[in-house]
Amino acid sequence: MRDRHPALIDHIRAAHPYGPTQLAALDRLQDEAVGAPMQPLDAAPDSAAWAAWGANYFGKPWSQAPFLWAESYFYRRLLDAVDFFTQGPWYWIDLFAHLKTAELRDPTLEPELAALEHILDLPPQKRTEVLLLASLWGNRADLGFRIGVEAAVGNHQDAAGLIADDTAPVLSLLHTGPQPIAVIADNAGRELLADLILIDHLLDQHGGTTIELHVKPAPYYVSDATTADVTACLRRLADTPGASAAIAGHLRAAMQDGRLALRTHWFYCAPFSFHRAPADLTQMWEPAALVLLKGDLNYRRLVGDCGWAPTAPFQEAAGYYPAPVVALRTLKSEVVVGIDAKTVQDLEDHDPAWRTNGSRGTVQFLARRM
Ligand SMILES: O=P(O)(O)OC[C@@]1(O)O[C@H](CO)[C@@H](O)[C@@H]1O
Repeated sequence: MRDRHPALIDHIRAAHPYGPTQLAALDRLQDEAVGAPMQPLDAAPDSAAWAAWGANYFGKPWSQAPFLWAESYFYRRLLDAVDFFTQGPWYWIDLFAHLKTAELRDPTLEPELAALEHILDLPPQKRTEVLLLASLWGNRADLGFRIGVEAAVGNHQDAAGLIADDTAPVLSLLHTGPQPIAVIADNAGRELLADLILIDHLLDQHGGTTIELHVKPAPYYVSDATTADVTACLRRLADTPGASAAIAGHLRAAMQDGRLALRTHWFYCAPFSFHRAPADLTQMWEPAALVLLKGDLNYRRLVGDCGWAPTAPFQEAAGYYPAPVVALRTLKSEVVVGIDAKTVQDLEDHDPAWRTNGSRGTVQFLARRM
């Protein structure tokens, strides 16, 4: 937070032609980010909620609030500073849109999308595995994580990088037949493209499958996916002729006939773990035969952003979750569970930053509670 948040404010200032009001608000937030006491939200529809959530933290340094709480509040304050929710010229202008767009315009994407033809040649079960892992490693493409830090992302996109691997039970569940699935998205851009390609395959594999894709209700953690980002990704897929464009067409058709539906909920931008999810959100998760939970932040929310021993069982940390769940995550923050003791020791010996450098991944699965 000390390094990343000031760097992000500088970046946002430079990227947009804001006027004196927004610049002054960004300056105030910058002062807070480097040590001034945390201030409450200005008048906004959700300021009463934040006033209650933050009663113990306002007036104190940001470092005294829990990390998840403080990060979430920082992104809410950024939206406030740039008048995102204020009627006027900056209303609902995504301050991170240029970063997400740049990722979709990256010329290296074109050959990757063109190579999709080869994936379609794989037998269906192998294709599920390849696309599931592509969706996992897509989580490395995280813009918030890169801003302000040098992520030592090594070349671990292989079996050695996967330090907990429940792929087998997930694949057998996915191959049982048509079922309702939920995907709780993380980042836009490359990661969301990989998620959409997986979604297309799952819909195609068993007619009758339905998928709900959950996105953030507003810009968050720089690159988190919103509805606008799903639209942008569908356009990007459609721009590359062949398999990629065909996938875009299938997904649009699935949205039109209701097999694929977008969902969102205010709680996805709230500063809490999923233990506190409100009933109308848990009711969206419960019918799913499998929830694919993407990314580092959703993982922190699933297990609780706290000091678990890395060897603590995944079941102990996530057993409360109301549906079968697979967490597909690359490690960018300290919280992790379900890693065997020998692997932890090896990682500590050979790569002490393994929990935060984004180079390791986990596929962790929990079946439905009995
Ligand atoms: O949820 P994502 O996009 O995978 O990662 C988000 C995230 O890793 O960015 C920061 C980097 O440490 C963390 O605070 C946060 O968990």
